[in-house]
Amino acid sequence: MATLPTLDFQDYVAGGDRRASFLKTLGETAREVGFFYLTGHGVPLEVSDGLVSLARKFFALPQAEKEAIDIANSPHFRGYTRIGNEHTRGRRDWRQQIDFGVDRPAIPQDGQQPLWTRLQGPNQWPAALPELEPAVRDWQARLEAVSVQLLEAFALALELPADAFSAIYREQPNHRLKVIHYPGRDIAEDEQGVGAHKDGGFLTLLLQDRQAGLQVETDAGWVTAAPIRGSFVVNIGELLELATNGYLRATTHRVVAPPAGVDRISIAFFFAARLDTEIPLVSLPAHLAALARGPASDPLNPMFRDTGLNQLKQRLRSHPDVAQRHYADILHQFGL
Ligand SMILES: O=C(O)CCC(=O)C(=O)O
Ligand SMILES: [Fe+2]
Repeated sequence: MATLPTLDFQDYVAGGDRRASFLKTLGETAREVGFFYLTGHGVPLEVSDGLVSLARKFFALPQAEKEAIDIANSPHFRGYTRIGNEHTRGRRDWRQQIDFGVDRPAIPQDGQQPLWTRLQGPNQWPAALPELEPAVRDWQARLEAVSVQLLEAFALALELPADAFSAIYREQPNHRLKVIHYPGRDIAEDEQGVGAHKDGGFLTLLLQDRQAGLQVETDAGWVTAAPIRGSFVVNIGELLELATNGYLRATTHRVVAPPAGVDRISIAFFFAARLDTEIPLVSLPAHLAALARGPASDPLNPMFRDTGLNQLKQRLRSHPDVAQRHYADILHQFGL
């Protein structure tokens, strides 16, 4: 396979035969590859171009302005991570990024609350780029809506009711957004933009600027998911894989650093589960259940059924500085 399949969401919206054929391809693609391009998602090009251009402005700010919203300030893992300060499987990733989440008040802690409650809290917004906050909020709302519709489509593709997964997002959907900059290889010490990994949530919707770098592991080897203007790259996370007993596939992917003198922006929206639930197991119809491969979570990073604890563990592993500063009391519980 030289490239990933493309699905046009307008086929789903149209209903009838077009919807039926969309759902058939969606089911097959998600089972075989776990990755595809989505067009026709309804997010206008001006909106995505606007966000990419704000991202470029942010990363071009003086380092001190960026570090004013350092992620280490935030027990909720929100804010700026400088180049080389995030880790995948213990190795440095050569990228800088800002992490945003759902903006909710922090939950006061007296040691009685479940651990995941420490993840809830406000975002950090850069004072030097006030336009970023409304643009990010708008993006979060749009991508949340697309994600919910896509999950309904996944449920239908699995011959389940459209709301089969809704317990994990209804009323309080949860997501993370990473605005990412990969410097060229003249700055990066390594070709690891981000190391090989699977995403932990339900679905990831990725916007790329014009520079390639994302690679997807398939049966035929690593395939480059070059940017296609107007599309998102969608992939399945480990939660959806587990929820479907491995029928849907969470596929390993990585990013190679751009060549010297070139950089790359990507904006990854991770649609996750509510923090206060457990990973559900849906009952597939027998003919689909027969094709499910069983749970396939990463043996180096096993999942908890409790979705909040799972997300906390992933964040602690990725951000050792936040972990040391705000979670030193509980790191031993995660083997860290
Ligand atoms: O930047 C990209 O293209 C993908 C990033 C990614 O896979 C991730 O952050 O999980
Ligand atoms: Fe990823």
